[in-house]
Amino acid sequence: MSISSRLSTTKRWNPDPGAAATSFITRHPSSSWTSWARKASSLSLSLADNLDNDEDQHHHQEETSSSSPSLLFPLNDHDASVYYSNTISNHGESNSRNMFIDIIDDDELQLMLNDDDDDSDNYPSAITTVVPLTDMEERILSDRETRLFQYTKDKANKVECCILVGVEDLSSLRKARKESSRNIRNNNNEENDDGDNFNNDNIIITNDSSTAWTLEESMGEMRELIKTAGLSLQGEIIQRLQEINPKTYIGSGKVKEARALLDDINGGSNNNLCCTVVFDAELTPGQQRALENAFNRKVIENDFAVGEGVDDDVIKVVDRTALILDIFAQHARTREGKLQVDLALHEYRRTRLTKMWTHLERQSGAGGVGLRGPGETQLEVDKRILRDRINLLKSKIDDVQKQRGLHRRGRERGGLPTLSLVGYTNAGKSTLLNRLTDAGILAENILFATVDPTTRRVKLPGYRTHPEVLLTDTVGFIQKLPTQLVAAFRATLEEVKEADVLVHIIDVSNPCWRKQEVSVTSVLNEIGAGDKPTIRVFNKIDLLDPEDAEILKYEAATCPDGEFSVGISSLTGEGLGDFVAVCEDALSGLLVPIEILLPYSCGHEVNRMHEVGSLEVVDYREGGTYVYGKVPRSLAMMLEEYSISKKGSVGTKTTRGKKVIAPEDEIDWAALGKGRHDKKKIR
Ligand SMILES: Nc1nc2c(ncn2[C@@H]2O[C@H](COP(=O)(O)OP(=O)(O)OP(=O)(O)O)[C@@H](O)[C@H]2O)c(=O)[nH]1
Ligand SMILES: [Mg+2]
Repeated sequence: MSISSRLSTTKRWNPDPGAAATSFITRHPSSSWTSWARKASSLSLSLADNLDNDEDQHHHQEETSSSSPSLLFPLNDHDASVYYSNTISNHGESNSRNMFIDIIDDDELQLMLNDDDDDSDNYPSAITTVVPLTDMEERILSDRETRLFQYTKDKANKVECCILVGVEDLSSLRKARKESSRNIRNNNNEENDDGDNFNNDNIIITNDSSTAWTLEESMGEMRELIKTAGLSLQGEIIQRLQEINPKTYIGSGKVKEARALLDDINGGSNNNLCCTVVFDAELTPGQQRALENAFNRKVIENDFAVGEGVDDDVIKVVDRTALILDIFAQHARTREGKLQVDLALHEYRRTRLTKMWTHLERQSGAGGVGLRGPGETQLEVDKRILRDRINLLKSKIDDVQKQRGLHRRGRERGGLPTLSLVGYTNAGKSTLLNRLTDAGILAENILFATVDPTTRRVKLPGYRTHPEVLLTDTVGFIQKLPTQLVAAFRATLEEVKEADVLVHIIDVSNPCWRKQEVSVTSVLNEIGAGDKPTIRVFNKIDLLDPEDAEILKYEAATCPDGEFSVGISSLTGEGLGDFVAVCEDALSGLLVPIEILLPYSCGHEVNRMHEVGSLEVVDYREGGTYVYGKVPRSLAMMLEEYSISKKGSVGTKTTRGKKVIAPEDEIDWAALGKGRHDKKKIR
């Protein structure tokens, strides 16, 4: 089948039939990206020629055809998509056709043609026009990409310099303090009502763990983020405001001060200009734009001051979300990780698109009677392309998620319980997994070193009930985690949701650890994993004053019944024995009920059940040994063939960490103990 015959011809209105559609190419962090992009672009151009020739054979001579180069979007290091738009004008009627190209690797480009009949669900619908872009506009777009990804290495090893701006919003701080003291009062009242005041430490904990971060704490974290992103911090500006300025976030005086600081820094250096202003805040697109206009001391109609000779010293504004997305983009290693980061990136861009195209926005209604009216503006086209891209990314992530689901079910069938390491970024999750296994995961003193989840089978010494478990290391959390990331990392966070027990690693050497703990707990609640059995692991106790370390270990050891906590050092190995014991306590809640009749030849299995389970009835009967009690899921699965309770009770899914037995499988344990159990269930 020829390409043109497979190519769909959509009957969309093209507002300007004579105009040749053009393209832009986005930049990508990978150095080989540009060559891929060129290749894809030239391929689509030559394809366009072929299509035109092909098309000529099918259409009348009067028909004019104008084909466009492609519109290219990077998907990740390996994939890209190319939108190709071809406009054919036939006696005033115009059609446009599109195709979609996946770059498989350096040499191979795979064409996916947008075919309405076949694959319309998988591939984006046709785009009709792409407004011709000038060189300058191409640079505007590339610059936007540059802002989201970190390209400093590409730019002749130049280090991107920045200043940091932080604001303390006094009114919300007051509100948070009020809220926190109200909670403390309520807690105290409750404790007094109970007459149980045994845990005075708790009062201190509540007091300390007010969720409001002070400006200095938040700025400290931003400094770490800036360092991790590869930026060089040259100066800082802070402002305490009664109310945030809705237009520029900071006051106009501070905008001038920031610009003066940049001038000062740049005056003394002629090498690396400092042109990035990082805000410790989530800025609205409007604020970002207004700030850029103000910093560049002119109205930048096109969102960016890009023009001849000035693009190098244009001042960019980067908010906290963009900075975190940038770090994620740099650290994602797996296909899944990259897809998820890309999705978050696109979602971030979507809200910023509105202002991006205002200069190009045009309504094409000059077609005479009947044809007048709004055509598709560039903004609309661009929004649609982005929406299509987001849908595509989501569907790719869904595929990965399905695969992940299959793996998980495979693991479930293996019967091993899963422990998921969760915690604030840089708490020591990967270090602990590396310590317990030889996972070889990057564990570094940087934020978000791990973006992709890793699961390892771990044999923990001294385990009685569950000698083997699965341990999963995953992405760390941070306060005010960008919502785009939570949504995009659904597949990864699913691992956390599906775990049997959460191991919450807390870096107690960080002065803000209690606030970090609150932040993690709130993300866990947000993703629906808040009520899972959780082990609090006070990590890095080797960095504490020995006395403080002892107090903390005591606090861990005396935690209320049903709660689990322990103090360790993943680096030195201190406390790992206690860690294993606490895991055992938490996992004993995962024993599954079993009711079996074992042949007398299986004496070894009975001993094993005594060893690792909790057995209520062991009765030597005519047909064999009748055992009734609870054992680890892996053992229950091994003995499933001897089960005399209804099939399927083993490995039943857990809810809130407890085994749930379907109503028809419910067993009256007390009755059975007295020999009055429903006889029908016992073969
Ligand atoms: N002194 C000390 N350092 C530790 C300990 N545990 C981890 N670290 C250090 O803390 C830093 C971060 O450790 P990681 O294991 O990468 O932390 P993580 O929680 O996996 O971090 P992300 O992947 O960024 O979420 C590394 O430099 C570790 O060497 C500990 O018990 N004591
Ligand atoms: Mg890690």
